[in-house]
Amino acid sequence: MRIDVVTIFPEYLEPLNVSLVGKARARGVLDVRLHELREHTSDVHRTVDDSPYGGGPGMVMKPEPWAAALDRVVGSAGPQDGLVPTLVVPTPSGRPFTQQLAQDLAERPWLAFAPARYEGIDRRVIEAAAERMPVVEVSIGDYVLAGGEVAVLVIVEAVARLLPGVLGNAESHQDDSFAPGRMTDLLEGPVYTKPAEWQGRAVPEVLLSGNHGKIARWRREQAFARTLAVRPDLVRRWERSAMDKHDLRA
Ligand SMILES: Nc1cc(-c2cccs2)n[nH]1
Repeated sequence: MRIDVVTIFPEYLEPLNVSLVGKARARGVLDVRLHELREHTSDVHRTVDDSPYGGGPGMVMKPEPWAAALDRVVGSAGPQDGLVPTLVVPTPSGRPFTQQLAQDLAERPWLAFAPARYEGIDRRVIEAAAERMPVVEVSIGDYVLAGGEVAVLVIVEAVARLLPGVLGNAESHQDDSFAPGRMTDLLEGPVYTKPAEWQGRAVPEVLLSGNHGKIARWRREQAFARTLAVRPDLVRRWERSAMDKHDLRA
């Protein structure tokens, strides 16, 4: 997968050089390219934003630099990249970023990210881009960041770990919470490792029993209890899908 990021804060994306994504880049599984938006300005002050038409607080990102930057990205398509990237635009007003959306993005050969400062990018940039490539506006949660770079880190990590060869077998994502197709879309329950007793707290006996049937049942019960406590909405969704699956609706 190729990933391009256009940003005025390339240093914000340094984390893409370390750990899981860093290793995937070193192994050639991911090809990540950063583009400094200000290199696509044409004034001496390298201006990227201006005050909003219609008034209001803050600044809006000007269309010309973005259009030039995206032209450069699309124009640099290599034979293995696919014709155009999918443009991912982090924004509080986007569609919720979910494991399903991460899965969907992980199946695409080329993603380009357009993190903006909070007040956003001139709408005409998104409209023009949508005439030549798929555009997905994505929210990583109902809260407001100062800029989209942090959202890019979240999305890239969630997508990269789904790519073949990125996670070792030991860290499979098959049993993730929210992994589509997972037997139950429930949250993970508690996990334990050595020592068997720590500060007077013992590991649940069942996990030391070696009885895999009992362990699996205990883990399902724990996942269900945790989901009921923390995310009852997911339990209702799980019940609905179970009813549908077994055609149990009255
Ligand atoms: N979910 C979410 C995205 C954002 C921003 C994206 C770009 C600027 S602020 N805030 N919250």
